[in-house]
Amino acid sequence: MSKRIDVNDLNVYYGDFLAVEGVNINIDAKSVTAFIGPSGCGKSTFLRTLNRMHEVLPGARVEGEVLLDGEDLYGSGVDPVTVRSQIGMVFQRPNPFPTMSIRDNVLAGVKLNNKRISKSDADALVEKSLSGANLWNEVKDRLDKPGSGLSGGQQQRLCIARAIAVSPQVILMDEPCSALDPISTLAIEDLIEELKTEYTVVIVTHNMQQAARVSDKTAFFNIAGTGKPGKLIEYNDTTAIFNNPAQKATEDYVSGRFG
Ligand SMILES: Nc1ncnc2c1ncn2[C@@H]1O[C@H](COP(=O)(O)OP(=O)(O)OP(=O)(O)O)[C@@H](O)[C@H]1O
Repeated sequence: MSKRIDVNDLNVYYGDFLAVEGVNINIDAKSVTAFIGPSGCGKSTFLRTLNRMHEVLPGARVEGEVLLDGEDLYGSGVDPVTVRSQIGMVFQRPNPFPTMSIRDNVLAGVKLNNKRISKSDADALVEKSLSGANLWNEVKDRLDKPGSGLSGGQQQRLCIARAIAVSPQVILMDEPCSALDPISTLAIEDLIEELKTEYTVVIVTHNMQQAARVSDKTAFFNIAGTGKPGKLIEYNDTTAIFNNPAQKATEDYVSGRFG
C-alpha cells in the first residue's frame, strides 16, 4: 500500500546551523516527485527527514511536522526504525552488503525487522522483490553468489529489491543514478515508472532531463547564499516547472542559467 506525505513548516538543523527552512509540501501517493536545485540547497537533507534518516547524525534535528497519511512521523512514541521500514531509502552509491549473497541481500531488511519467515516464503519474497526491481532474470541462476559480483546498475537494482522486500509505502531515492552508466540509468528510470504503480516515490536528482522524464511533480529548492538556509521555492506539475515556471529563479535554474 502506498501512502501520501504532508510536510508542514519543516526546519532542519545541523547543530545551530539552519540548513533547510520552512518547507511545506504535499506529496501524492502513487506518484513520482523530483527534488531539484543547486548544490547545497538542502535536497538530500530534506529527503532524509522524510524517514528520519538524518537522526543518525548527531546534532541533526527538525522542527515541524511530517505526516504519513496523517500520522506524524515525529510524534512521541514513534520508533524511527519502524518509520524507516515504512519509508525505504536508496542511496547515491549502490550499497549492497558485499559479502552477503544476492538472496540474503534482498532479505536483509526483513531479517532486521525480526520477521521470522519460512524458506518457501523467503524464496517467494526474493523472486517477487527481484522481479519488482527488474533484476530477477539476470540473477535467478546465481542467487547464492555475493551481491558485490554484480555490475553497478545491477547492484542499484538489488538495493531497490532490498528496499521493496519490506513492503514499504514510500521509497526515497537520493541521486540513485549518479554513479551509473547511461544504460543502467535508463533501466532505473524505467523501474521508477513501474514502482509508482505501487509506491510513492521521491527522488533527488541533479539531472534535469531525468526529473522531466520520470516525475509527475517537481520541487525546486534554492539557497540565497553560503550559510543561508535552503528553501522550497516552487512546487508544481513537472511540465509546469519545466515549461512555465512561476518564479524567475526556477526558470533560470531549469534553463541552465545557474546551478
Ligand atoms: N552532516 C552535516 N553536518 C553539517 N552540515 C551539513 C551536513 N550535511 C549537509 N550539511 C549542510 O547542509 C546544507 C545542505 O546540504 P545538502 O547535502 O542537503 O544539499 P544538497 O542540495 O543535497 O546538495 P548536493 O546537490 O550537493 O548533494 C549544506 O550547507 C551542507 O553543507
